[in-house]
Amino acid sequence: MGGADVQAITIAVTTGRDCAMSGDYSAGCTYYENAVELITRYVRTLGDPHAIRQWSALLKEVQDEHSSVRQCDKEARGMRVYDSVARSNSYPEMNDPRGSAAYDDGYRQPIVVCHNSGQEDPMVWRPPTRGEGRSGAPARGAPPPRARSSQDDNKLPSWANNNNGGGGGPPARGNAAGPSGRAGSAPRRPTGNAPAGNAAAGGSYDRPWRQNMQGKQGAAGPGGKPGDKGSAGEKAKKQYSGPDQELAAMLERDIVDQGTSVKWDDIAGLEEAKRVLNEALVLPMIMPDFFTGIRRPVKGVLLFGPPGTGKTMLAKAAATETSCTFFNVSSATLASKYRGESERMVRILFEMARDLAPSMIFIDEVDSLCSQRGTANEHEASRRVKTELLTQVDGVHGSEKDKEPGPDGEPPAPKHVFVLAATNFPWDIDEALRRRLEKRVYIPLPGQAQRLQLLKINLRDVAVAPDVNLEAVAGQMDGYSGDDITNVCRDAAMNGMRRLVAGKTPAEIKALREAGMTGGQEPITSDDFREALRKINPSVSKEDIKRHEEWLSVFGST
Ligand SMILES: Nc1ncnc2c1ncn2[C@@H]1O[C@H](COP(=O)(O)OP(=O)(O)OP(=O)(O)O)[C@@H](O)[C@H]1O
Repeated sequence: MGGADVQAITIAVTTGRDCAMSGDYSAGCTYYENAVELITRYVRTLGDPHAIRQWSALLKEVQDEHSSVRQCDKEARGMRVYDSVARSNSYPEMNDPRGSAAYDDGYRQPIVVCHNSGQEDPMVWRPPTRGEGRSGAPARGAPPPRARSSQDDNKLPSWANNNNGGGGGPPARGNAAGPSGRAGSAPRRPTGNAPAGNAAAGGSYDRPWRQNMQGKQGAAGPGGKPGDKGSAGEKAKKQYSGPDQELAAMLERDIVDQGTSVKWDDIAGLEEAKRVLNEALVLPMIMPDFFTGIRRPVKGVLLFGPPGTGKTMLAKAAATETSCTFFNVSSATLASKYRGESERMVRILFEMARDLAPSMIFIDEVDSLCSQRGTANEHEASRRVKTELLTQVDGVHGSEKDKEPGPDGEPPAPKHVFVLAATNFPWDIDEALRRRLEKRVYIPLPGQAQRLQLLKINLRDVAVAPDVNLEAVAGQMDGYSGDDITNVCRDAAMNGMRRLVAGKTPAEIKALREAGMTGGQEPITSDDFREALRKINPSVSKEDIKRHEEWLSVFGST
């Protein structure tokens, strides 16, 4: 899953913390559980002992937080039951879901509903107590949130604490750094002018929504300062002004990726996929008048293929190249089990995308959100989300009333919203969605030429010994995915340092460092590659490839 893993972890951890901070412990627990599972899975894929140690420490921290939040949840539940029973006896009007603003949880459902009745649907959790928490107020009847205090903040990894988007994130797979690694790989939090709390409080928020991802407009995105001269600027600032401001603020925080800087050139090979995306997304934005009628742009594209082959990178590069608003949606974010919440999120997501067009909605692991309908174990809530998604994809090109006037009197241009989905399991996707994703592009394992290109991309910042024959190394990596190749390069690049510190005590290593000796300067040798290849095997099975190729021959469409 590569970068997608880290991104999903970041989303799960930050959302878990946000929920806990807003007193919504039950939802917080769910996200924490998800985070623990994702980190555990991710650690298993790591080869570098240092990274494993760092991620394991993070795992422990998240587990500890989870256990605190679970405790709060337990206590809050007990208090709510007491509270609701007391209210039903003393203040019957409070149980009128239409009557009491004080009791309004945003869903017009009295909290007592299923909790005490023993009829709670195990598949559908109670709705969150929205509106109570973003301003920092604890949930009604709940003990004060314990999950994160400013003191705790100091103990958390910098990427997790950074609410302002400018700082680092957990590393993309393939980076040598650990959890506190290089900035730029995590979903960015915008450095907009208003914190999420403003939106929650009912005000609209004002953010540099549509900014040039490459900073051509001096983007006031991650790292930039709002208000900088030449920044996104008044003209480029867009704000979503539709309903559900709070949910929109949450989506914006978790989903809108304003910091991607991947370019086509960073991606080895995949020329066909680049062509399709160019035709489906880039050209219609440059020459909208041509893409009308029978030549209307496609509604969506599906990228499918084994894991770690560059699907997420393609999405990011397409967003960079078009400077569109990039909604980077993980199914985990949308797959809320609150009754009605997922549907609403999908609806608001598309509404925001139309409002902030041109936009691209990238749905990673779309199979988990939109698997085949009508199966025996399909849940009603999940079916409704799929239906909503299909309806929204149908309407991405909007109607006449959605057309916005162009700048300086240009004729109105359609609000361009493009859906890009990715999956490692295309055969699981609902067929109605498959039909709507008109182009279905196979992202295969790299061939010899691409592997060589990938090696060169990965090694462009490190020295390689002159005796290393990269073509031969690429030849030895038949069956490796792009992600595997990145891992091999990273491991080979670590070997110089490993040799340097082998058998030395921490004090001796410190002394070496102080003497200015680092293993990182040594060029990577053939032996380093041999060693790395011995340790790292391909992650994709032949059966998986075969299955993808079969699906391609039946449903592929470029
Ligand atoms: N074609 C490529 N060019 C450059 N780097 C690549 C390519 N394919 C994979 N990589 C490397 O693999 C990593 C993972 O890629 P990416 O997340 O895009 O894969 P994915 O197909 O989306 O995986 P998943 O299906 O598991 O989400 C990237 O960060 C990059 O280092």
